[in-house]
Order: sequence, then structure tokens, then C-alpha cells
Amino acid sequence: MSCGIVCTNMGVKAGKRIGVKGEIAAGAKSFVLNLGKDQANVVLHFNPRFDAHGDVRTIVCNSMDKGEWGAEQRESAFPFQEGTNVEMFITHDPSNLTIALPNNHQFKFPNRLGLQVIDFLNAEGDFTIKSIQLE
Ligand SMILES: C=CCO[C@@H]1O[C@H](CO)[C@@H](O[C@@H]2O[C@H](CO)[C@H](O)[C@H](OCc3cn(-c4n[nH]c(N)n4)nn3)[C@H]2O)[C@H](O)[C@H]1NC(C)=O
Repeated sequence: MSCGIVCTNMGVKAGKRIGVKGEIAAGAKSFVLNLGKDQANVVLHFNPRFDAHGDVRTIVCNSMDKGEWGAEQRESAFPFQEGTNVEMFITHDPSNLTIALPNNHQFKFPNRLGLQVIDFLNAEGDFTIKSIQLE
């Protein structure tokens, strides 16, 4: 069950950019941004783990298709600090999502669902969204 913000009907087409600004809680263990069609069809589950599920200062990404998790992808960069504000940008095309992080870190995650339009976004865990930009 989501306890953070939930956006639906966003209508973000390929090539458009989603900007998310928010605050990472002091003492954060983990937070999640899910983007996709809906809660069960997630093209990007973005999960920075400060210390959670056995991962320390690791970004874990995955997808969910009709409620089923895909294969995890771990990123080496971890440009996050507990108790700070952060801004991230996500764009997508038919093949990939591109995630732009602080300190000019950027990585790609495959668009496994072939999603053309991102309608859904939710945040969970130790992160409070302050603003969302659709550009
Ligand atoms: C080593 C054998 C078991 O593997 C582990 O299995 C765990 C359970 O499936 C994996 O954690 C899940 O990984 C998923 C992505 O693949 C999701 O991150 C899942 O959490 C879903 C979730 C968390 N949250 C959340 N709400 N609030 C916070 N802080 N987090 N909301 N949704 C996590 O519980 C975890 O990533 C996985 N670890 C490895 C190394 O594979």
C-alpha cells in the first residue's frame, strides 16, 4: 500500500521529461519512486537503498509487469545524502528510460513494458516529494 504521493493520468509521452524534487529524510533507510501505467505495471521502480534488504548505498531498479517483478539492476553511483533535498529527472523512449541524478550521474534502464505514455507515479519510503515538473 502506498503511503506517499500518487499521481495518475499524467500523460507523459516519450521524449518529455519528468522532474521530481523532494526531501530525503534524516536517517533514511530507503525510498522508492515508481513510474508506469499503474501500480501493477511499473516501467521503473527506482529504489535508492541507504541500508535496506542487505544493500548499502545502492540504487536498485526493477520493473513490474502485471504485478510480476522483473530482474533487478543495480547502479554503482549513489549521489544521495540522508537529510537533504534532491532533484531527479526521468525521460523515456520506446527502448529505455534515462534517469538523471545529482552530480551529473545518469544511467539508463530498459523500457521492458514498451510503455509509450507514463501516467502513474508514486513515492514511498523516506522521501517527501516537494514538486513534480512535466516538461
Ligand atoms: C537474496 C535473495 C533475496 O533477494 C532479495 O529479495 C528481496 C525481496 O524480493 C528484494 O527486495 C525487493 O526488491 C524489489 C525490487 O526488485 C522491491 O524493491 C521490493 O520492495 C518493494 C517496495 C518497497 N517499498 C517501500 N516502501 N517504503 C520503503 N522504504 N520501501 N515499496 N515498495 C523489495 O522488497 C531484494 O532486492 C533481493 N536482493 C537481491 C540481492 O536480489
